Amino acid sequence: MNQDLKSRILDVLGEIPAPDGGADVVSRGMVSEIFVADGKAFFSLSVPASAAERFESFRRVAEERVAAIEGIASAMVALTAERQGPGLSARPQPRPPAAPAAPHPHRHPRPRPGAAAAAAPPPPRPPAQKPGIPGVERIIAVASGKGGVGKSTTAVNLALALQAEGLKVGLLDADIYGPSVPRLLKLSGRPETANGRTMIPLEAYGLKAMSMGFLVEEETPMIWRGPMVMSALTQMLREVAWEPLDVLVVDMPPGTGDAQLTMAQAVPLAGAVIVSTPQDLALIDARRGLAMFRRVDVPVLGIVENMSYFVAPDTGVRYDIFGHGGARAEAERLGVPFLGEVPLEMAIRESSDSGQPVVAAAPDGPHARAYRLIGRGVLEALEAANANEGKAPDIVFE
Ligand SMILES: Nc1ncnc2c1ncn2[C@@H]1O[C@H](COP(=O)(O)OP(=O)(O)OP(=O)(O)O)[C@@H](O)[C@H]1O
Repeated sequence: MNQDLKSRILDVLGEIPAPDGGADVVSRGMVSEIFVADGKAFFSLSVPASAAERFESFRRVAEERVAAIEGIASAMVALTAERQGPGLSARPQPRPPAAPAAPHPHRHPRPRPGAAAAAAPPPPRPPAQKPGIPGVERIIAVASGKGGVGKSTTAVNLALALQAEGLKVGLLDADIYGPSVPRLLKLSGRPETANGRTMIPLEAYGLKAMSMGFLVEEETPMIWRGPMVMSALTQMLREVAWEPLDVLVVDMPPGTGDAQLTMAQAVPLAGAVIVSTPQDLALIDARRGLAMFRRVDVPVLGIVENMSYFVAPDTGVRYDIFGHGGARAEAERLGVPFLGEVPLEMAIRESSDSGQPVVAAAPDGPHARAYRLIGRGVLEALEAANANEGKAPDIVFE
């Protein structure tokens, strides 16, 4: 039965024209082993690194076409860049053009002010002292170099994991173009205002939450540009009754462009968590994210590997179909903590997409445990960053 489904999947994949004009992906041996469990299909495509962008739309089409096969309810396809020569960490990597050189990342996890490479354009400096938010102890960003890696899912579950440590936690959805927090926490409606100006955040699972999705209609085209994005973000940071919070988790917009850089500068961040999937392609983007935060002198608290491995629900056998371990190696190479790994798991997708994040829905399960470990790693990294700076007060555990 499964075998039959697999060959039908291969038939369908073989019919989709390859976007690089080459032969179909099946005959080129680009399709990984295919797993079908509970009507869900999982596999990865190993694509040439140079054609990665073009294969992204192919990936989406493949997911749609496979999900349309009778007997398949949904499909999850990941792209893997073809490895050439030695492993990822040993291979010289393309640098993002605007990133400052980090000559000894192991010895200098954070470039000190003024240590940016001479070759890089002058980094846009944050204002000398970014004003904090009264009553908010620490703000941390959850970011990713590219979209779709599970940044928002991680942000929500990390916020809940920190809450499980006894902290008062808020969640700010700064992804103004594609806010996910309303969906992830199943929240809707407009925030009330307290005194004609201060908005009262909505609340779910004990988290205070704010999102552009609460302020605009879903159909409103998100044509927010430059100053409008910034004023929306400033409003959501400063004109919201967040107080009192130990940690405000900010779900950043994906990517490492100017908009993200401006945001990273505008928010008084205590640190940033980078989410990546294990594939080489995603890691290249994650590295850009890391460089971005270093440019604005925000400590990188660590890297989370999402969709790290896959456990077949019928047999419980674990498969590293997406190249598990890439983010750990990358974190080591870059001299930042590796915060933990989260498997590719339908339960995580389904609970996220139904507004019941897995840390709240199944607090004693293995996935909640994974997020709680990540949460503890984040707190440790915050403490370490704090000790480095030697100024801000400690977070107190209850
Ligand atoms: N570990 C996981 N296992 C299975 N599905 C996951 C996992 N993490 C995230 N997903 C699913 O992947 C999809 C993308 O996740 P999410 O919205 O969190 O990503 P994102 O990086 O924030 O994306 P975007 O940049 O588009 O907002 C969602 O459907 C989510 O439920």
